[in-house]
Amino acid sequence: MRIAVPNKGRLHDPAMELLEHAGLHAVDGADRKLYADTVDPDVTLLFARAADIPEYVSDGAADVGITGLDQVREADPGNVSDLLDLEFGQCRLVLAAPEDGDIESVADVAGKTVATEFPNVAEQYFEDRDVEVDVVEVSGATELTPHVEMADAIIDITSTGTTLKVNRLAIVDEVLSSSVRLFARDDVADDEKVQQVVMALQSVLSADGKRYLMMNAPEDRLAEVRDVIPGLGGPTVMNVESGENEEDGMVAVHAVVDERDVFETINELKSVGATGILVTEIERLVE
Ligand SMILES: Nc1ncnc2c1ncn2[C@@H]1O[C@H](COP(=O)(O)OP(=O)(O)OP(=O)(O)O)[C@@H](O)[C@H]1O
Ligand SMILES: O=P(O)(O)OC[C@H]1O[C@H](OP(=O)(O)OP(=O)(O)O)[C@H](O)[C@@H]1O
Ligand SMILES: [Mg+2]
Repeated sequence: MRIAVPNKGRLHDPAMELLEHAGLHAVDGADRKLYADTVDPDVTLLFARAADIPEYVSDGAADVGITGLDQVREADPGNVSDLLDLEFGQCRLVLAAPEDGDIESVADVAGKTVATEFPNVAEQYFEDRDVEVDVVEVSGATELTPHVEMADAIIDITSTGTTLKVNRLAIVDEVLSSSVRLFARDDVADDEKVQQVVMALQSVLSADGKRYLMMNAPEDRLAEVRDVIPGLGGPTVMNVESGENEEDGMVAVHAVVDERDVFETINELKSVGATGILVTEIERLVE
């Protein structure tokens, strides 16, 4: 199975990191190459531009792809579907116009020119709202076009809003809320290998923001320990077969907790007699 991954840009590193955490390390130096093998002999990576990935998956050059929803919508290949929100690359496609101009709503754009790197998404957006607009495709620096009288408004990506602000543009409307997705060609979406990859990536996302707690706790205070731990189906309690713990009436307790609860949980655990509390990161959590 082949996974298409952004070859550069802001999506490359987080995509590779996610694949690595899911156990799909690239094995032969991913730099400047078109393909890379992974530690799984059945899975190879294909590196391509973020914008080309939907097409590669649609055409069969790859089976699944990792890229922004904005790119999938723009390419709109018809034979691919979303499998998983990978929870990075969050951004919005917005309609924006000069701050000091007279465009304040979508209707105000009627009869005007809109520049964008996403002409298909833009056409669809205006068609849905019955607004007649001249959409012009540009290949970058979209935010400059209203200043050089190439366009009256733009549809472009924003996340922090800095680029819009620097160019004195104001958001008129949100066109699409995007994040990076794992998507597949429909004819392979149910294949076992594809499903295994989905599960592996899902397990990394599930582990995000979670910590694993291990401790010794007095057996006669287990009820209190359980009350303190908010975790995922409750803690795992293990009797220590031999050694000091048994003599002390202590048991080993393991639990998954939210990172943001760790501080408070540790304090409470200490107050109910837990000792030797160990907090570790979790790489994957398969539920
Ligand atoms: N400022 C941003 N914040 C969050 N995500 C973004 C931002 N800009 C782009 N993205 C997401 O990343 C995707 C790829 O953008 P990126 O800038 O990495 O590539 P690109 O500029 O299209 O690449 P190339 O250099 O190959 O033309 C976008 O389609 C979008 O989903
Ligand atoms: O709201 P902001 O945080 O300012 O981000 C928005 C900017 O980020 C992207 O550009 P990028 O940095 O990828 O440069 P590019 O034009 O070279 O793709 C996008 O095209 C916007 O210009
Ligand atoms: Mg960019």
